[in-house]
Amino acid sequence: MTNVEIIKKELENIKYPGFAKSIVEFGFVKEVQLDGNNCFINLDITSTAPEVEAQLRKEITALKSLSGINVTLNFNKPKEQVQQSNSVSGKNIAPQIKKVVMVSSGKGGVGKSTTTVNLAIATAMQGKRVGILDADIYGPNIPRMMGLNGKEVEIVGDKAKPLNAYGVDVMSMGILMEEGQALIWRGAMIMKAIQQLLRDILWEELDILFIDMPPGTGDAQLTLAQSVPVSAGINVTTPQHVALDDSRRSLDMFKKLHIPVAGIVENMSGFICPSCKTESDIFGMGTCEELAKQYNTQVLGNLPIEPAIREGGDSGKPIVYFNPESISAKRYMIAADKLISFLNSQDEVSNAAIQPIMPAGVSACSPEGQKIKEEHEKAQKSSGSCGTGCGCH
Ligand SMILES: Nc1ncnc2c1ncn2[C@@H]1O[C@H](COP(=O)(O)OP(=O)(O)OP(=O)(O)O)[C@@H](O)[C@H]1O
Repeated sequence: MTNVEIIKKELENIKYPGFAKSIVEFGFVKEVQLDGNNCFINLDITSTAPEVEAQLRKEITALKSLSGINVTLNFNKPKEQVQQSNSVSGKNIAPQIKKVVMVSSGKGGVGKSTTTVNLAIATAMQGKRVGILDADIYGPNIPRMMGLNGKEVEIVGDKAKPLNAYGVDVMSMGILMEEGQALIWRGAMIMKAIQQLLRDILWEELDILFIDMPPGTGDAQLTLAQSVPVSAGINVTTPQHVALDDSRRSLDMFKKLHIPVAGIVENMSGFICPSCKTESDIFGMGTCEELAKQYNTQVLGNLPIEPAIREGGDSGKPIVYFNPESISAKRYMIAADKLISFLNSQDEVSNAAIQPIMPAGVSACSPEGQKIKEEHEKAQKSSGSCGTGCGCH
C-alpha cells in the first residue's frame, strides 16, 4: 500500500537531468497528493527543454510506489522568451565585455574554481581588465576564494556593482545570497539567472570575463554555454585517465558549440613537497598533452598539488597574488600569457559570430534552440564560415 511519504522518499532517487542532485534536493517537487488511486505531483523545473520533462515523466511514472496508480504530473517551467535583444538577431548581451572565457570541467572537484581565480588574477597582473562571473550557481565558492565572503554589494539604480579583489571584478550568486543560503535558489531558473548576472550587473569595460561554469556537460551547461557569446573555452582536469574521459565530454561540448578551445589546464599534476620542494608524480603527470593533441589544442599549464594552493583558496588569499615566487604562481602566469596570446590570435572573430546565443530559458537541445542554431548556421555559411552545426542530438 503506497502513501505520500513513500512516494516522496522514492522521488529523492530521481536526479535532475544533467545534474548529480535529485529533484527533491533541488526543491523542485512542490506538491504530492494522493487521493485513492489518483496521484497528483506538481514540479517546478528550470529547463524548457521537452526532453528534460520527458525524462522526468518516464522516471517518475516508473516508480514502484506509483505502480497501478493514475499519475498526473504538472510541470511549471520558465516561460520561453523568444527573440530578446540578446538573441541571435539581436545585440550582444554585454557589449562592454570584449572576450568571454568559459572555464569548464567534465566533473566536480578537479580545481575549476581555483584555476579560474588564479588565472584571472594572473591575467589582471599582466595588465588586462578582468572579471569573474561565478555561474556555479549551486556551489558558488569564488567569493570565499577571492576573500569576498560577507562583503556588501553596492546597488546603483536597479543594478548591482561587481565587487573587486586583487584587481578583478567579481560577481557570483554566492555574493548576492546570504552565506549558506543556497536554498533560496531552489527552483530558480538558472539559465535566466546567468543572463541576469550579465545584464543586470554594472560590469565595467572588460578585456576578459571568466565564467566559472557548474561542473559537468548536461543540458544546463549546454544551454548556459549558448546563452552568452563565448570567445574561448578552457577545460580543467586532473591527469588520471578516468578524469580524462569526463574531460573529453567537456571538450566535445565546446566543439559542438563552436567554442574555440584555448587549452587544457592539468591540475593536481604531481605533488610539490612543502619542505624539500621536490615534485613527485602521483596521478600520472602529463597525460593531457595527448588529449590536447587529439583536440588540436594546447596544455595551458600543469599545476601541481601544492598545499599553498588549497590554503590560498580557503583563506581568500590566492597563491598567484600572495606567493608569486612559488612554482604554481609562475605556472599560472605562463598559462595566462598563453591564454592572452590565444585570444589575440582570435581578434578578428567577433564574439557574436562565434556561436548562436540562446534566449533566456531556451535549451540548446530544444526544437526552438535547434531552429535558432539552424538560422545562425545559415547566416554563417553565407558569410563564408564553416557552419557545421552544433551536432546536439
Ligand atoms: N593544485 C591544487 N593543489 C592543492 N589543492 C588544490 C589544487 N587545486 C584545487 N585544490 C583544492 O581542491 C578543492 C577543490 O577545488 P575547486 O573548488 O577549485 O574545484 P572545482 O572543480 O571548482 O569544484 P566544484 O565542482 O565544487 O565547483 C579546493 O579545496 C581547492 O583549494
